[in-house]
Amino acid sequence: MVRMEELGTVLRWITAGESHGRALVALVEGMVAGVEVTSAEIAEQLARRRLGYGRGARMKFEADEVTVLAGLRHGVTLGGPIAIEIGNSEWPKWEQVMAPDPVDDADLEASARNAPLTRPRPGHADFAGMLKYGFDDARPILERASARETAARVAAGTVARQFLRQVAGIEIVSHVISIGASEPYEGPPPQPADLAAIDASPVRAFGAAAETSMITEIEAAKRDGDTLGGVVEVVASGVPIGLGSHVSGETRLDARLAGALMGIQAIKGVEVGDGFETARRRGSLAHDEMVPGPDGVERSTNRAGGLEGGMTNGQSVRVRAAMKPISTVPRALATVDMATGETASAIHQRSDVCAVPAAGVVAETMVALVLAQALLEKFGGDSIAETAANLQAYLERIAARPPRP
Ligand SMILES: Cc1cc2nc3c(=O)[nH]c(=O)nc-3n(C[C@H](O)[C@H](O)[C@H](O)COP(=O)(O)O)c2cc1C
Ligand SMILES: C=C(O[C@@H]1CC(C(=O)O)=C[C@@H](OP(=O)(O)O)[C@H]1O)C(=O)O
Repeated sequence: MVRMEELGTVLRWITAGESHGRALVALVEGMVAGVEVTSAEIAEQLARRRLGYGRGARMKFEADEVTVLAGLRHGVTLGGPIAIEIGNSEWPKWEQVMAPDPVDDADLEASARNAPLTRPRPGHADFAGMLKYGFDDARPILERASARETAARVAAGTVARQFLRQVAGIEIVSHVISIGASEPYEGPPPQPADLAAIDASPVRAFGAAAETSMITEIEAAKRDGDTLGGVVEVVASGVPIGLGSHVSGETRLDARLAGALMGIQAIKGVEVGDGFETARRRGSLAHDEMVPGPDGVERSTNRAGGLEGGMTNGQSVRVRAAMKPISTVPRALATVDMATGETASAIHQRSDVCAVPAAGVVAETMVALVLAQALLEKFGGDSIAETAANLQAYLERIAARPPRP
């Protein structure tokens, strides 16, 4: 059991970096030794995050350049902090505008990129950030608010994914349920083996009907100079019973997953299992009844999304996240120019029409990090072999219950 003050401290991660800075950096502290992970695997996950019909031009001309700075040796974690750098191939164009050290005013004035951004976008961090942090220009705010930061999270999450797979056989997949007003996907959740097919879909849909409807929505929004949000679902299979705890609000794993998902830029709603739909049902049709089976308790439904009492219950963990439409709307929204106080059109140079498929990959990442944190809190260890042995002993203990009739 982890004490309240230790919650979230056993495995920690942090990112640094600006959207057009030299590099993003991810730091992961508390990962056990002996987890196999390579730069190529990190790059593979980063490439998945760049996919998706509806993303802007930037996804094509900009490249993520992965360098593991610390914490790995010969493809294996050492037990110390892991530092991963994601260099930005566009840095030479931004070297003056985003220079950490003072630069010549003349150099800056010559750069169109440095023109102050004074027309905050409704829905973005610009307005509140400028006032709160004391800037007349939105640049210092949007550079950090930008979801480019999620590349660093995905890098950190790759370590967590590899750990979960190697220690417990946990696999995490996501798919897009709907984009804008598209016909939502209805059907069984994907299995780990479906991930390749989902990634091959331009909208990361699981099923052709859902895909067609989503693409139609994106094309219409693009034509109208508009943007879209949508809903993604993450499914983690192979999760042992008992991660998280009912003992307090902070230890409940559903709360921690929701917090992590809401921490993704533009995520405005989270559902656990059937979520809001469950609220419309009667109790007799809302829960997952239990029957005795050869391997213990069995259930024929997973409406709860694998979480009861803030603990994993042995079913797949299933969560959904709702993303709002991109706020840099090409058909620019009304705003106030912070330099003059006059009515203006919000900043718009370019932007994604829809980034829901990418948000799904980021949501997988956040689920991986939270599950890895909860698993390490419960089973501890300095090496993956030790964590695996602790997990195995626990699984053997609980396997005897209930007694088989
Ligand atoms: C993968 C991804 C890509 C995004 N791309 C854009 C974009 O191109 N333009 C934009 O205005 N917002 C984009 N966003 C959303 C903004 O980062 C987000 O709306 C902003 O930081 C304000 O935070 P909030 O929406 O959580 O309030 C993206 C978000 C994600 C997760
Ligand atoms: C660069 C990424 O996403 C960016 C996230 C983002 C935002 O406001 O969140 C705005 C866009 O950047 P820009 O306004 O410079 O075109 C996206 O391209 C990325 O995901 O790697």
